[in-house]
Amino acid sequence: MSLLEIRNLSVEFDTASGPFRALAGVDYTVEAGEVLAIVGESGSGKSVAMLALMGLLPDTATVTADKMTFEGTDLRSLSAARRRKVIGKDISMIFQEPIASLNPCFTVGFQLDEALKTHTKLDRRQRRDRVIELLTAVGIPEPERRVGAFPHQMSGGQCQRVMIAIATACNPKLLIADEPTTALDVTIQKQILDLLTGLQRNHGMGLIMITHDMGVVAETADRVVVQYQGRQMETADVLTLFENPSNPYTKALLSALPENATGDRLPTVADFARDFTPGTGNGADTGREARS
Ligand SMILES: Nc1ncnc2c1ncn2[C@@H]1O[C@H](COP(=O)(O)OP(=O)(O)OP(=O)(O)O)[C@@H](O)[C@H]1O
Repeated sequence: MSLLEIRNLSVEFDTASGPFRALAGVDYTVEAGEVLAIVGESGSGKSVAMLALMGLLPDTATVTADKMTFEGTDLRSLSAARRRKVIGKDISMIFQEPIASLNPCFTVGFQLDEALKTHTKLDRRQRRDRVIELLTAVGIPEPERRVGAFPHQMSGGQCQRVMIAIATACNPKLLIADEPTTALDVTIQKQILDLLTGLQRNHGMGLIMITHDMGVVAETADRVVVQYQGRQMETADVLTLFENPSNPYTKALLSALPENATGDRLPTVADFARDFTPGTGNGADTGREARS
């Protein structure tokens, strides 16, 4: 039994200008301890898919799926609120903007303690010890002192470390990281990726890494889902994807990497659009395992 199985997930938003289909029939499978990268340009529906899973989309969204199970439990039959209760401890999510994700009015220690209070039966003293342990595990120096710090007194990288501590506080079975390094300095990005993959390995967690960065994919993923405009273009293990991409859009993404440039000018995905844009004779649906 897979940790997470989603089949034919679609999301449509009611908007002032009519219905807007943000996601059109995508599939995801995550095994325990596996890292799945979801890669695609802005607007490809990466975040919407994960918010749909977590029951965090607004009422204007209509979510449909043929299958949506976590450890065999059918999530479709649960209301969004009930789903958050059921999976709130086992699935955690971290976001792009660590400073915006933390509450500016409370110390980081308080916010970590709240997560432990909600999801564990630890008493006050045990929670205090666990908070220090978690801050140490994510590499916050002088955790006994920093526990009393407010988010604005920490750097972006430290705030993301605190977010990772909160997200992993209850030993989730699946962590969803939505572009966790995009808002950080390049020098800090690698440290945060190393921290995430280290925690993932040590705890045997499943990890879904949402990114638009093929470098992050190469560095972290076991398997990759490539999305474009709400559609799934290709699913492959990471080596196959880089060495033998089957879908024209994936090929375009890889050709646009600086290290693959051959001419004077860097190609962009738009240069290859006629190869994968629906209606131009070359299919977006040619991807291997378009329905796995
Ligand atoms: N609440 C909403 N109402 C209407 N449309 C929405 C809503 N939320 C997202 N969308 C649209 O759904 C599409 C997919 O958005 P999503 O945020 O999932 O993209 P993404 O691939 O995660 O991009 P990014 O990398 O920029 O976060 C976009 O066109 C977006 O404008």
